[in-house]
Amino acid sequence: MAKRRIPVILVAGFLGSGKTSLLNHLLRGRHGVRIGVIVNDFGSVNIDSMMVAGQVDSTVSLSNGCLCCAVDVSEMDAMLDRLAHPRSDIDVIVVEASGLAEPRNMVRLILGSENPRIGYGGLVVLVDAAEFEDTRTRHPELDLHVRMADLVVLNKTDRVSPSELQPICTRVEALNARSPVLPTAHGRVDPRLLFDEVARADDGPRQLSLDELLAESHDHGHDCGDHAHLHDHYESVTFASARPMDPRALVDFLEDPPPGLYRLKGFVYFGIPGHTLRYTVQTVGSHIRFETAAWRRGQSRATELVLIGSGLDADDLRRRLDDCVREHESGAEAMTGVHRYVVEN
Ligand SMILES: Nc1nc2c(ncn2[C@@H]2O[C@H](COP(=O)(O)OP(=O)(O)OP(=O)(O)O)[C@@H](O)[C@H]2O)c(=O)[nH]1
Repeated sequence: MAKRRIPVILVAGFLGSGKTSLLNHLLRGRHGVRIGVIVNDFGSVNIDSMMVAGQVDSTVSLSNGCLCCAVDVSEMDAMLDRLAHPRSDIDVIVVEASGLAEPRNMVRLILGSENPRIGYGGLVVLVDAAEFEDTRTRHPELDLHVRMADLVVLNKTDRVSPSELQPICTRVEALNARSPVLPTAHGRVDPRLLFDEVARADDGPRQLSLDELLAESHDHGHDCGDHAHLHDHYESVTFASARPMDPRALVDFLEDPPPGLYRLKGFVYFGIPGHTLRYTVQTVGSHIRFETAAWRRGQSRATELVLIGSGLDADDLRRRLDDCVREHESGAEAMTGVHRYVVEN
């Protein structure tokens, strides 16, 4: 009997909506499904791939460009070939799009793949319930992403009240009446929704109009210049320092971010006695979050940050972060500000 094709599920959603959280939830689940992952980082430091849980079966990462602008399907095919090789014994492949990717182009890349072992498994779009209205005002194209989804995950429901959630839910359902809308927190989606229902792609008409997508692909080829992309409006700045950071100065920076900064993520080394763990820091809009974890084997004790926004002044940002590098010995009391934002995971 021919082996079933490995479904390739695309997980998309705007910056910080919870894609990596969902992926990590899937990877930590004890469902016996072996997952291969493709991570598309925006920015030159592989923060996203480092944030993907350690027990991933196989990962391929692309950080030197946006996958949705890949010139042809061969790049995607090469990644899929690696993951779908029979030796890897992968059951499902999840592609985490960058928060600024165009899902439409990525769907096309997957559909265009000539790898006979894989099949398109559907598009999951995450929506940040707390930021939804603001982001769609700034980026009306996000409505289209919701419309295309086979499953909409309405994430971060813990950050809005039930009365706020209801109209958001109604709005999302109005944008996409054909697909389930799943309110959730921290991307904790029942994996069976993805691996079974969404993944069983070839036994009925797709909600996405494949003909339409392919026709467009024929008309425009890979051309990304025919319409604006989200990432045209955003740039990323990276910052790295091997010297420990000053917790107070960094918190001041995070609480008073420079104009245009929307997303910051990475690892921080404070190196203060009793606080030498790895601090993961993430901001989405004005929301700040730290988590602690042990340093991974081989990972250097250093700070590495990616900052994403529009109209960023890279030199000024780096100067401000350089000013957060610790000048003096500090005691544990300096960590108080950080600990206000630490979330146990
Ligand atoms: N309160 C709350 N925080 C969440 C939830 N889901 C994710 N987060 C936090 O939001 C931040 C961004 O989450 P990620 O999973 O990294 O989002 P992402 O979509 O992968 O981000 P990008 O790859 O940068 O676009 C992290 O600090 C998460 O811990 C949620 O449901 N509730």
